[in-house]
Amino acid sequence: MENNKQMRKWLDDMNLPHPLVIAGPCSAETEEQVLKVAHDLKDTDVNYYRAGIWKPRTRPGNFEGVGAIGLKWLQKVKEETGLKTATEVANRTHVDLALEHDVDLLWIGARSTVSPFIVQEIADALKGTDKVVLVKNPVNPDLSLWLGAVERLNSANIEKLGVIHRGFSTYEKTKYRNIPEWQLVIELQTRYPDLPIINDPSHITGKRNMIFDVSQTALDLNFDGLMIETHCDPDNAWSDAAQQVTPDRLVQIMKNLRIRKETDEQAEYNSKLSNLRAQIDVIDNQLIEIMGKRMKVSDEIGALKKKRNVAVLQSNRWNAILGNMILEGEQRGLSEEFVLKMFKAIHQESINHQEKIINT
Ligand SMILES: O=C(O)C(=O)C[C@]1(C(=O)O)C=C[C@@H](O)C=C1
Repeated sequence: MENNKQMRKWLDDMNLPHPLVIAGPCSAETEEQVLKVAHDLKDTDVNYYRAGIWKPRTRPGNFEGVGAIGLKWLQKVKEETGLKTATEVANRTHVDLALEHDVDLLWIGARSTVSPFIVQEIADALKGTDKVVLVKNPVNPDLSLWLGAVERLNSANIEKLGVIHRGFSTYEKTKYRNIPEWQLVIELQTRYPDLPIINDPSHITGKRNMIFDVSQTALDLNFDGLMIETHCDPDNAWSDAAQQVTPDRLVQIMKNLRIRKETDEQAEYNSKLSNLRAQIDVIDNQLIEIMGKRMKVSDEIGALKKKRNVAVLQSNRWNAILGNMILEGEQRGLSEEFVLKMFKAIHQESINHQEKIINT
């Protein structure tokens, strides 16, 4: 699949003065709840009203969604408020029912994106549709799998496509429910700059008090929109209570977010930017040169070790280097996370160099 300008046509055609906003409850619970939230969101920035109809739950026994009856409530939402509607589909039956009830935007959830069989079934069921179809990232940070799903839909002649970034599962507990791995989405944007990308801070954070910050980071990274779970009584929601916000809070979040433009034509800005970018180019070249030098020294160590039949990995020395560099980095305003990542990559490259020498 090649990037092309057509990819973002459906979004550009909406001519929005703000990022695309998809909001509504995690799950449709009752007709009253669905309609109440929709009326509260009617005259806000919200473009699509979302509600989960079928809920994929980690463990059995939890609320698994109201099912097809909820689609009737979504139809009522459209009639009464004019809001377009959106829901998650996970198989052919869901797709058929959603289309029957004229849902305007369908998304494939993270647990479905991991399965090419499911994605293909959904793509076949949606073949040629003019509805908007968005693909959430798979639960594991696998860019090819994510893009593979988009490609399947693209091959089924679905033109109004996009992706939703909802973060990735980890074994270790972090402050996020699903870690954002921003680097991965930056790579996606580099490869497909015209593929609309929506951020889902509700699932990334799992906590309503972190939603603003993640939304702002997403907008700073040129995301095209936000999907934020919104409920009239979040604490008593039947699913994902901790991460839902009230309609009032959503309006506040949208008001406080700083929306940045992609670029600016002003001459002074551009001349200063070119100057600073020239400095970055020089420094980047120095970095490459210095890395090359470091690897040459490592090659010499490799040759020495070969002669004396000594192992490549020297954990004590390596730990000492890491400890020193974290301290040095701190003094220069570099985070421990960055220093660790950078030096682990350098160490690996150094080991690869020595492996080549020691084994030839
Ligand atoms: O000091 C060594 O023995 C090296 O081989 C150098 C080096 C490094 O690149 O800094 C590489 C591998 C070892 O695990 C430790 C350190």
